[in-house]
Order: sequence, then structure tokens, then C-alpha cells
Amino acid sequence: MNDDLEQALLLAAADADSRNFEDQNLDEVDSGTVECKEAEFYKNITDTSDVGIERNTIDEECQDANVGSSNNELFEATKRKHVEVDEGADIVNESLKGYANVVATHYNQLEEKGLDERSKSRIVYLRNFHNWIKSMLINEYLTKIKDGKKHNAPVRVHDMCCGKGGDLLKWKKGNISHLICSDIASVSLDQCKTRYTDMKGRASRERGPGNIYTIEYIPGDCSRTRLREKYSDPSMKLDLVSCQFAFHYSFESLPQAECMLRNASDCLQPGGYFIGTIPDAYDLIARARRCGGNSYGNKVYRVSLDFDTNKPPLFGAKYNFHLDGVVDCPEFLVHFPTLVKLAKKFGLKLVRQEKFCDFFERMKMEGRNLMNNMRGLEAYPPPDAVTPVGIDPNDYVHAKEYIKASGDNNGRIGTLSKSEWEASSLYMAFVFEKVKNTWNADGAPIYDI
Ligand SMILES: C[S@@+](CC[C@H](N)C(=O)[O-])C[C@H]1O[C@@H](n2cnc3c(N)ncnc32)[C@H](O)[C@@H]1O
Repeated sequence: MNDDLEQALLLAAADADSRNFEDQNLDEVDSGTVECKEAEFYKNITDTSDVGIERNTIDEECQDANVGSSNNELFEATKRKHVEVDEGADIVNESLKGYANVVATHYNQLEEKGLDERSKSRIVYLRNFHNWIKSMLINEYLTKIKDGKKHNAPVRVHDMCCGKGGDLLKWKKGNISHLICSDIASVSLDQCKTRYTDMKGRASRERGPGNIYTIEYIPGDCSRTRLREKYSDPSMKLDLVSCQFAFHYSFESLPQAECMLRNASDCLQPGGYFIGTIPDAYDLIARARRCGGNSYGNKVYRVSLDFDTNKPPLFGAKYNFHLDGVVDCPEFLVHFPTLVKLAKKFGLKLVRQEKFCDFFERMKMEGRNLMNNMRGLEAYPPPDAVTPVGIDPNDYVHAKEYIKASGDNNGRIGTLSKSEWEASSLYMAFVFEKVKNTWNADGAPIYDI
């Protein structure tokens, strides 16, 4: 791999200006209270759509709920209509599950592909690259956690929306003691169980201590169920909660986003971290505005936005995301400032927010060997000097130009195809830290964030 490979990557990403999504408006988000009073836009508000929810939806829901039209009431009405979340209990009304079933069915039906099959995929390097990002992120925060603990003190983790257990090995390498795995897709969770059993079997046959972390599984909707009550020990203190490529599903509605954040924070001890990866809403919108339509993509990914990009709602901003053979289901825009404000309520303070390209830039030297081992980048030109069948040479123009500019015509660099990079550069990583709290007279926690 070449030191300068990031430039080749960034060339492909140069087009991705993600900064022109108008910052939305709310100053305070709270369950039941959306106060936008101090926000600039609010001073002259005449149209309810300016609070970020389409007028039609609100009017209709207000009528249904027979409430007035103050923002608080509007939001309450929207909440009641979309979803009913019982504090700490499963969803009350089975018919109001929103898109949960669509998402669960999609993931349940995804075929479990073998290594051989996966390595033939058009996005094999993209998947490996994302695995590298997750590994580096997990390692970075597990290291911080362990640095603050006594040697050999137990480390407990919740892999929220764990899917088929793609990160099980990362937890083994991170030498954790206990893992909670939760997911809405029961078939995926079963596959996760099988993977863990196989891994444990292999570990016991390996030389060395042979024991790996203990595990428990929680099938269910993390955006509608309070998970703590389902833990084997609800008083358990967690050090890390990881939610990879999944938190955005909770932005279907405010109560769901809050429920997911409560689940992330509930058992996290002060100093513990909540880490995750999501699509960057600014970039999703910026690309739509640039192409002048609501659907865009390339041969490996396609995004179709189902809302007005000039007035994206704060919750329920639905789009369909298709990624070659891996994802094809509705997702929801995560307006990051809103997430940060909501997270505060649960004692979670933003530590870091980083686009994948910036993450790569920061970690590329430290993660060099791992990147090689994980085959997270593709060698260009291909080692056999013949472009493999089915590969579009136009996807590597940036790499070709980069090599030419370096003056080393025989050089070889590590890169991603332009199509894969365009998909990968949509994503960002986030890190929140749980802060200490005091208590108010009613016994509710007060966080100083
Ligand atoms: C893209 S996959 C990521 C899986 C895993 N975190 C990884 O990085 O390999 C998204 C996962 O989120 C799960 N998911 C989506 N919405 C969920 C919800 N509301 N509650 C629990 N799991 C959910 C899906 O079933 C799926 O397994």
C-alpha cells in the first residue's frame, strides 16, 4: 500500500461537498417539546412546515388528534400518530410499527453468503474498507476504556443492531468480557448465534487460554423497546455501546430516536462511550441538490429521497438506500444537530463526528497493517496487468491520474473504485461519552452538558 493512497481516494471524493445543507432550525428538542423559539428562522414563522414537518402531515394529524396547532401540540400529535412507545415496555399498538417490519423482513431475507461469494461481489473492497473503519473505531475506544481501568477489569459491551454478528471477531480481538447482542431481525440474530458458537469452538481448540467473552442475545426493536429490562442483569454497567450502520433507522420518529438513545445510555457508566456509523444527512441532501433530482447514485449504490429536500423533516425523512446485494430498504435522515441535542438529554456528550474520509486520514498510518490484512483497498493497477472482466476502467481514472502525477509510471497504489468511494464517502462515524450526573428533587438525573 502506498503512503499517498488517500489522495487517490480523496480525488474520487472531491466532488462530495456536504456542507450546503441548510442547518435546520430547532434549538431544543425534547420528548413532547420542540422549542424553536430562539432559532433565527422561527422569528417570522408563518407556516408550520418551517418547523421541519410537512404541512399536510401535520394538518392531517392535528385533525385526527383534535389538538390545536402550537408546535408542542403538533409534535405530540405526530408522535401519537406514528408510534406508541411505552416507557420501558414493548410497543403498545402492534399496527403502528411503521417501517420496522419492512426493515426486519429485508434483513431476515438477506442470504448468508460464504467468503468465496462475498469476494466476488462488486463492493468487496467497500465492505472490507467499512470493516476496517469499524475495527479502528472499536479499537480506539476500547483502548481508552481499558486505559482507565485496572488491569484485567471486565469490559462489557452492547452491540446494538448487531445483525449477523459481523463484529463478533472484533470483540474477541478487543478482549472484552461480556457482549449483549440485540437486533430486530431474528434470522440475523440466529446467524449471529451460530457464528459465535463456531468462533467459541475454534477458540477452545486454539492454543492459549481459549476462552472468549460470554454473550447474551436480545431479539427486538431497539427503537421501541426498553432493552435494559431484558438484560440478564438489568443492573449491569456497560463500558461501550456500538451501533454500526443502523442508528438511522430510529429517526423514523422522535419517540423512536429517543428510545434508541435511552437504550444506548441506560446502562452505560460515566466515562463509557456510545459509538456508531450512519449516513451523513448533509451529504445525502447536497448530492440531491447537485443533481437536481431526488434520486441519484451509480452502479453500486442508489439513494431515492421521499421528501422535499428544501424542507427536510427532522424525523421521518425517508429515503430508500440500495447498496449492491447488501441493503435495499427505507432509512431515515439523521439531522446531526438534532441527534446531539437529543443525546444530551440522556447524558451523552458529543466527542467526535467524522466523515469516513476524515477518519481514514486520521487513522491511515496507525491502521496500515490492518488495512492490508483486511484487504480494505484494491491494488491499482491490478497485479495481473489485465483489468479483470466486468471492471469498468473509468472507475479507476483517479488512480491512473494519481500514479501519472507521482511520476512513477510503474507505481501501484491502494484505492477504491470511484463508484465504491462515492458510496463510502456518504458515511460518517460518531462518538458520544456518558457523563456523570446529579439528581433533582424528583429523582431524575441532571447532566451537566
Ligand atoms: C446494515 S445492518 C448492520 C449490522 C451490523 N451492525 C454490522 O455493522 O454489520 C443494520 C442492522 O440494523 C438492524 N436494525 C434496523 N432497525 C432496527 C431496530 N429498530 N432495532 C433493532 N435492530 C434494527 C437490522 O436488522 C440490521 O441487522
